[in-house]
Amino acid sequence: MTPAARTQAAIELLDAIILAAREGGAAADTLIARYFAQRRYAGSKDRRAVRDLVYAAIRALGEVPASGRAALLALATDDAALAATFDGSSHGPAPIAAGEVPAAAGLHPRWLVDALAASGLDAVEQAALIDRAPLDVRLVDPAADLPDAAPISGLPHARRLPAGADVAALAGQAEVQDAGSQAVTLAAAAAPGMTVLDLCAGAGGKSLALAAQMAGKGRIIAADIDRARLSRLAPRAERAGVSIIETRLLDPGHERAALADVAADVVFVDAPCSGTGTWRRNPEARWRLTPQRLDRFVAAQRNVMGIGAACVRPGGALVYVVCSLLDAEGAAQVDAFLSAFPGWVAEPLSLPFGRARGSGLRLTPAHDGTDGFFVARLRAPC
Ligand SMILES: C[S@@+](CC[C@H](N)C(=O)[O-])C[C@H]1O[C@@H](n2cnc3c(N)ncnc32)[C@H](O)[C@@H]1O
Repeated sequence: MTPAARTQAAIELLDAIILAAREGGAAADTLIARYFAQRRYAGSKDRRAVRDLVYAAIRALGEVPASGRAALLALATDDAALAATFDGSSHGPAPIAAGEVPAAAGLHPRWLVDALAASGLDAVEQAALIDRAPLDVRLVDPAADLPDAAPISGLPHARRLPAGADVAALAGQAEVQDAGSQAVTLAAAAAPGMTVLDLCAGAGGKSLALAAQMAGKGRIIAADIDRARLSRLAPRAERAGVSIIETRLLDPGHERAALADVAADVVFVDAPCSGTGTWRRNPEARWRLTPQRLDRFVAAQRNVMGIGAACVRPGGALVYVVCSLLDAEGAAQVDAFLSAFPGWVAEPLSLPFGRARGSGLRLTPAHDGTDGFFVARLRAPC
């Protein structure tokens, strides 16, 4: 591909990503993979160059741009070589017209800049939310020797790999999992012999980490309403040699009945959330979020906390986790729970990462070098 054709490809991809952000379509990574699946002529260098352009534009623009062209024009404002690719060649974009308006540069959508600031995140913290994320894995065997892997303090199973490392080659040995994600599971203090309910188990990343804490002894009930995600858990568990996890598919609205037999020592609630703490991995997600979507997440979190609380044995614990840094989904959500559930108390947490926020802890990319998380541990009355 010529440099101009790469620019045109980035424009087309950004148009698709903008549309998906507005209409709740597929994630940018998926759209990029689909685009190149239909353009086999593009070599690996072309793909990397186009992808880099697309993500540079997404990171540079806070508000959803009017078009892919306006997004690339914004990058071209400070990049003469990129501006020169608007050359009108057969596979390239039309020349830049006099008075053509580029998209405005910015960190995040204005309402989110304000909401994050109100949640105690200054400009440095907010900028780090869209840095490039490191590649972390959780080892099945913490004594395993992975070449070029750096240990992560406080997390014996965690390693940080060089960018671009071939993780597929590590199947059965290691699972891709951010260090923050590994750290928050420690809040469960799961121990051998316990019964643990992983209520929002998804594909089971946290269930596997909990099983490692339990040294493969006890019982983990991994439940979720999403059949496709939950179905990925069993093969992962088998690859990792874990046999204490049973899955339970829940029917939305009827979760309590399906879990009526559960009186767990710990209920782990990795709740659905806006994902503001994982924007490093999918920065276009900040274009998707709206105040209405945030409200829906807050309501869903309240719902799963109530379902989870009913499954905790007297004196047991509920661990609440979100990969978001907005107080509405974290500290304020826990305050609301403690007001609504008399007798429950928040317990102090000591994790390898994080700082106190409300009744819990918060991990941030700027402070901890991890994805952003809020975690709280709540003790049920006896
Ligand atoms: C943040 S994800 C969980 C990720 C997962 N724990 C992991 O480590 O990969 C949130 C999950 O909550 C699930 N969920 C949403 N509402 C639920 C409900 N009412 N009951 C159970 N799971 C629910 C979603 O399907 C989604 O898989």
